[in-house]
Amino acid sequence: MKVGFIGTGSMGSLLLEALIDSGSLAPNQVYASNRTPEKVIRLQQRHPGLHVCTSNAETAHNSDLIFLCVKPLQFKAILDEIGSTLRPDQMVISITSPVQIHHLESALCCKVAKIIPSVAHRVQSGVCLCMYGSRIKEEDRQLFEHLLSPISKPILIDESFVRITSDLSSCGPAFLSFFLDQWINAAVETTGMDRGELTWIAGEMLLGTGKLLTQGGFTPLELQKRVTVPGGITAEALALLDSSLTGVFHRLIATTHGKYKEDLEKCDAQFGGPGAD
Ligand SMILES: NC(=O)C1=CN([C@@H]2O[C@H](COP(=O)(O)OP(=O)(O)OC[C@H]3O[C@@H](n4cnc5c(N)ncnc54)[C@H](OP(=O)(O)O)[C@@H]3O)[C@@H](O)[C@H]2O)C=CC1
Ligand SMILES: O=C(O)[C@@H]1CCC=N1
Repeated sequence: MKVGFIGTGSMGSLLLEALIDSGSLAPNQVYASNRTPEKVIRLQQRHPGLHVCTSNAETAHNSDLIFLCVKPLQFKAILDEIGSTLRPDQMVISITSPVQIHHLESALCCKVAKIIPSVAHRVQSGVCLCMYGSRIKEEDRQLFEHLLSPISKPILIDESFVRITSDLSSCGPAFLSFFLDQWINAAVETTGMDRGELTWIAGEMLLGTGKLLTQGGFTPLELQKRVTVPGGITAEALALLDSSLTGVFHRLIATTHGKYKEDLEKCDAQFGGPGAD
């Protein structure tokens, strides 16, 4: 199987390198292009054998699967660029939430899918949200998920829930890191303790908490109860968090969904969908 990457920025390069490092792909199976070519050349230097393509059409022409790893409003131009080189047996995969499966199917003759990956895939972790277009057959799906499985847990989701699920799986690492960063900053300022050591302690805590939720049979509420000694320290701090963060998660969801809606309307306009003039 030959796999193309159009856009090798943060997520494109992460996916590409995670798939190579996990053994899921050999470098010579990979074709990649990027607006700024130096980024692909650097990847080739790290992974000899990787094919640097000088145009997106060249990446598309040479690949069975093509990951589109660019920002939502850059999709339409790239689809226009590669559309005429694509064949019906190829598969194009979007990695961004606002571009809809119907946008891709309306613009391309090939099979289409949409995934929302996570930065956690760099360490063979995290859920990869998968959505498939109408031209994808069961065997295509199995082959595709076989490719992703060494770096992630692929799960099928309904496209209508893409935003809320990717808030957790894909934005989540940033949100939790924000929380930890603020916490560690306060700890350093208050105590003068070494930031690196505090960060390591926090990371191990996060890893263990994740394992308790995924393997240990705990719900988040049960975990809180298990840690909270009645009348103890955790209870006091949880009460502070509860009163300080009232409504924040509803506002967070309103914010991510608001930005998604804005980008979706722009994509609809570009693709001639419901939002088009
Ligand atoms: N970061 C994350 O954790 C996640 C990101 N995503 C999605 O991934 C997508 C990319 O995000 P991210 O990687 O973070 O963004 P980046 O800005 O890091 O990467 C985008 C890349 O696309 C390249 N590019 C832009 N236009 C073209 C073009 N016409 N042809 C070829 N390459 C082009 C850019 O090139 P140049 O070097 O010139 O800027 C850049 O390298 C987004 O849609 C985002 O929603 C999804 C899940 C998680
Ligand atoms: O910040 C973003 O737009 C992307 C979407 C999911 C994670 N990062």
